[in-house]
Amino acid sequence: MFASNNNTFGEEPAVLVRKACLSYGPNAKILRNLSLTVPQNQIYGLLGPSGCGKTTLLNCIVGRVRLDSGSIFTKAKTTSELGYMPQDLALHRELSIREIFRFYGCMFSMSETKIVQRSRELLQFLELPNDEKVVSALSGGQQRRISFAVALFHDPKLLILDEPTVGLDPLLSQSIWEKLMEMASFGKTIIITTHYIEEARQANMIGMMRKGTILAEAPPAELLAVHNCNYLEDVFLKLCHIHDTTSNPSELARSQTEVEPYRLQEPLKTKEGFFSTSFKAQFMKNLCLLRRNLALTLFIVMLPIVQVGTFNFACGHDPTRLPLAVVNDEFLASGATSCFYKEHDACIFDLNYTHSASCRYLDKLRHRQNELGDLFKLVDYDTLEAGQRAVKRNDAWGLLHIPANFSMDLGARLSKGHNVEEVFLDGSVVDVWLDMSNHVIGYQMKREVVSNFVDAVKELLADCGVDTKYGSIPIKFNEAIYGDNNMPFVNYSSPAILCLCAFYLPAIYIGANIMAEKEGGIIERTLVAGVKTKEIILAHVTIEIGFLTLQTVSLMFVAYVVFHNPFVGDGLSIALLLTCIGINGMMFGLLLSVICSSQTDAAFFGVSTNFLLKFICGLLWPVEGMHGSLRSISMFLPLTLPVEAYRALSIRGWGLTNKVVLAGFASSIGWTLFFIALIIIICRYKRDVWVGKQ
Ligand SMILES: Nc1ncnc2c1ncn2[C@@H]1O[C@H](COP(=O)(O)OP(=O)(O)OP(=O)(O)O)[C@@H](O)[C@H]1O
Repeated sequence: MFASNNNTFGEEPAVLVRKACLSYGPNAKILRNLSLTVPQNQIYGLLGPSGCGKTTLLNCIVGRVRLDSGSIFTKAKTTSELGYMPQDLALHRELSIREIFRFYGCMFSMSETKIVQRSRELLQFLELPNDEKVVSALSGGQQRRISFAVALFHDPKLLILDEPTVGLDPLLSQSIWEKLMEMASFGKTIIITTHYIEEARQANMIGMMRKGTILAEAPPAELLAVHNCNYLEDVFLKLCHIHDTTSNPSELARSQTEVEPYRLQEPLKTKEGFFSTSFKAQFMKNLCLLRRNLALTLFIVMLPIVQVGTFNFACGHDPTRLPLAVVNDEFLASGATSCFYKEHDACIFDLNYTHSASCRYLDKLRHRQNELGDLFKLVDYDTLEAGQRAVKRNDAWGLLHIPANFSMDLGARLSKGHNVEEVFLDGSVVDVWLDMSNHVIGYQMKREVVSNFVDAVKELLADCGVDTKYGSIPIKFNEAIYGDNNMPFVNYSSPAILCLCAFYLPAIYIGANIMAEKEGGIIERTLVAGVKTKEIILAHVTIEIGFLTLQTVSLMFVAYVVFHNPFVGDGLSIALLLTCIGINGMMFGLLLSVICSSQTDAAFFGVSTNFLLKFICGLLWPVEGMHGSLRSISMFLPLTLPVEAYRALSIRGWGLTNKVVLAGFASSIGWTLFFIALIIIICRYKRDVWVGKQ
């Protein structure tokens, strides 16, 4: 079961800590001049109340936290000589026992046969169920035993167990202690923390810890004898009392032999080479998780399609079926029963021409359509007051009032030119009242009311045999150089949405995955097992590159094949730009996972930057419409120039050598390098980069 390690470390102690000091800020001294000695092949019980610094001390011993001063020495020289069971479960709950064992076995470069053999031994030794079972389907006690098994899996010489019995029933705790004693008899050295003081009687050596210092360190029997107590709890209380009353607490450590500080511990050696088995283990584990979380995987694949699809369905099209109130005094005054006209029936210049002009104009508005249907729903009112009331009640978005002699006066206006009398000028004016509370609807109304009027006048002139140019506003819009003269807003905003999706989807994927592992203590555990940070990151990035490719293809497919967004450029350049934006997003997600200590923090950060980028990167509104100072800031944000480059590539058809396009690529690559530099600096200098908040 366990390889016998008798005297593997020689006669020296297995772990020595001397004058260890550590604080998390000026008022948070956690370890105060702490010294301890762990003999070989023994169980060392580290006892102390909650918050006294036990976990912090263990983190220092396993090399995850650096001391401010003092020294630590362990006989374990490589990560494979050390087994660590953290206080929290720190396992992927979605994986099966077999997958977890394979993951850790592979990390420790164990062969397939060895992994199978070791799994079988540990399942039996720890009385664990069938290894097909998923961790989340196990009881709390079984989950703790899996965590214990993981610490033992590579048969290390030194085992560090942080509260393995917490929350377990007494029978289970006892069975774990029995296993520990059996292992010590095989030559393992075990450090175990607990705040159940009495259970530690079974340890060979006890260190009683309080407020970051060791009060006493000796075998349990000796502690009981020296302090003349029957229970270790009484010894601890006695020591606490002396600790509170004495001026020099270090004098308390009576049985602790003062020795000269050892040389500083060298970091534990990890496996050499970049693409080691740890990378493979991480990669395979990530694939396993994707398979296990099939719903989430499908969600990730479908998200770009759903987002761009819903955007194209929902946004940017001209609003339709807008109620428009009409008071047509010309029609009402004529006493006619319906407003009708016959094309080419008469000329508006004729004196007997009656209400045809207003009917023709209103008919144009009534039948004005876009791809979603009629733009307006005309509602007739008898009086101006009734029509205005309808607008005030929001029963209509606007009111058109056509005066009683409109056709005749318009005919006079058109035929007499600059000689026309004032009365005809006034009588041919259509009064309009709009509800401008909605910018988009209000401006659409304005535009349509005017353009349809011009079209109606042109028809009326044609009936009189007059050149329709006479009725046009003397401005001619030629075919647009880029885009389309009637391009809907959706075509302006679609590139922005594509870039936003390309940036945030990888950020969410990578950020959420790493944060989940960080918060669950899994990254800490794997780092202790010797995996390098870059291997963890690279394994996630490799999977995300696959998603990124899928995402780029699906974004472009939905936007251009399904919704026919304008596209005159070269697809490869656009795909390249989206990939650059995606990689930038990935690095942003990674940065969030490095600077945030909980998923909630990361979510807040991610959502708020999303809003910020939407507002000031020219995604919803052109940068040209921003306040001057904001405009210059906007240019330096991660999405402004790439979105402009995207528009230039897709709508203007410019190539990769164009300076707007180059600026977009340069901005994206520059931000990516900046994020990478920040990640490297933070990883190097921040103490608890991979410690998550629970
Ligand atoms: N990253 C950190 N930043 C600031 N303070 C911290 C950090 N980690 C731990 N501490 C503080 O250090 C003190 C010791 O924590 P530690 O987890 O080592 O105690 P412990 O003895 O293991 O407690 P328990 O038995 O409850 O696990 C606590 O007051 C804790 O709040």
